[in-house]
Order: sequence, then C-alpha cells, then structure tokens
Amino acid sequence: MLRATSALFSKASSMSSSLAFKPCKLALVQLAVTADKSANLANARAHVLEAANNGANVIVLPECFNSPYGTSFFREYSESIKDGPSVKALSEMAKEAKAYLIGGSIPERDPTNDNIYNTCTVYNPAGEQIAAHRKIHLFDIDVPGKIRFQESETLTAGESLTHVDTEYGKIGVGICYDIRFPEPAMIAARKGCFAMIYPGAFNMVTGPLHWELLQRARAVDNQVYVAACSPARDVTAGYHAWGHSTVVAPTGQVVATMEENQGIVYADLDPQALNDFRQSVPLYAQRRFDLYADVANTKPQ
Ligand SMILES: NC(=O)CCC(=O)C(=O)O
Repeated sequence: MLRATSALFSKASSMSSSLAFKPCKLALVQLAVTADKSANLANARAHVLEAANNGANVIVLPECFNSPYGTSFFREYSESIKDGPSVKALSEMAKEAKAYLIGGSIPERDPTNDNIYNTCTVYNPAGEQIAAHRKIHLFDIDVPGKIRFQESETLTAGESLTHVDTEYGKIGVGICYDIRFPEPAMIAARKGCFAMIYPGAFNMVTGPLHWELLQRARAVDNQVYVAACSPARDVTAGYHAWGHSTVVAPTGQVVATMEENQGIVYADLDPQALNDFRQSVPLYAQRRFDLYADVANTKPQ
C-alpha cells in the first residue's frame, strides 16, 4: 500500500526550519525469524539484496532478526558486535547491496562486563559499521491476563542516543519500546535528523493499539519521517509479533505499510515534502521552551 503525501502542504512561508537532505528510497524488510541463526542471516541477506535490486538506498531489518524474541533466548544467541557472525554477515550484506543497512537488532554480549544488550548496528555501503544503538528503554510491561514481558530479566539498557550520518542526511535510531518515549525523537529532529527509524517487534496486544499511533505521533510532533520494521508474525513462536512494518511521512500520514507476513515495504523519502510541511506548519519557530524547558526536572505527582 502506498499513499502520496498530501499536496495540501505544498505552500511555502518564511518562518520555518528546513532540512537539507537528499531523496532516498527506504526499504523495511519484514523478516520471518526462526530459531536457526544461520538461516536467519541467510534469509536477511536474500531480502537485503532484493531490496537493493529494487533501488533501496537505506534498508532496515527488524528487532531481534537473528534470534527468537524472548528473555530465555537472549544470552544463548548473544554475540560480540565487534567480530561476531551476525555483524560480519551484516557488513557483507551492506557491501554487497551497496546500501546503508540499519541492521535490525541482535542480542549483543559485551565481553568487557558480560552484559547483554538489545543492539542495532548500522553499516554504510562500504560495509563499515558506523553506529551501534543499545536499546535505551527496556520492554518491561505487565498487562494482566494479556502480556507480561520483562527484558530487564536478562538485558541491560543502553546509555546513549544514536544519530547516524549518511550521504542522504542524518538518521536517528531507536529500538521498539524506545518509540514510546517522545524525547529521543525530539532531540534527533532538533539535531537535524530527517528520519527516526525503529527496528521493533510489537505484539498482538499493544500492536493494534499503539504501533501505528506511536509512529504517527513521533512523526507529526517532530515533522520527520518515522519508520518501524517488525519481524513477520509466527504463530508457532512464543512471542507473536504484530508485523505491519510502516513508514510515516512528516505530515503524520502513513505512506507505506503491510500486513503480518514476510515481505518488503518501500517508501521514497523526499526533502521537498518535509520542508514544505515545516513551512506550512512552522512548529520550530513557534515552540515555547521559555514555558516548558524544565520538563525533565518536573516530577510526576
Ligand atoms: N520489543 C519491544 O520493545 C516491544 C514493545 C511493545 O510491544 C510495546 O507495546 O511497547
């Protein structure tokens, strides 16, 4: 499904923030993930090359694409992001595809402290690892009778925000539950990122409620592109991913999405559309940080 960004926002005015970035084609690979790590890597490679053959310049894989998603699997599947088999495969894929690769996430074991992180590594078209984002908000929820998941049983949270320079412009990266927190997306946008990209794996309870809503919220709040890339749903697995990998425009409109099966969704990211909307609705010139700069020091009551 592809919908064009509305022409409603094509008028320019002078009070705005405009971003210089180059158009690019984004591909989200909604991968079918199994318990076989090598098979997952081979499947990822085939889909990354397919996306590149179809003209994608920036290709995204899902959260936990090389391992089943579950706290009992993270340590068993974990590996180093310096020289483990998954990062080697990702680097080769990016090089072969001649595209930027936002490599979903993998369970990372840090050999210096034995901690396990949920980590997204990013590669340039030469296959060089140019960033690593460790999920900063761990997915710990308990919806009685519906879903309880506690990443913190085995994972450690990351400690930094991630903004990646590419030849198309700067991209902010988060992982799944990170999207629930507006602040990292806002900071990324203010630092000049034109897109926030989230490998993610929502579930059958919160997916229908919030997956698209959160992407649209982060996009419209910050007037940036937002994309979230899920694994395909596997009803035989312990965790049933929602699927529905989606791209949202800076207007808040869904420009590309899909259902729950394995596949690739594409979207053209266009600086003109972003800048036109920022000129029509000039939030960046209108913000009142004099009234709400202190939000981080305001304790919830
Ligand atoms: N893998 C995750 O972080 C899942 C997040 C999720 O489902 C949510 O509701 O938030």
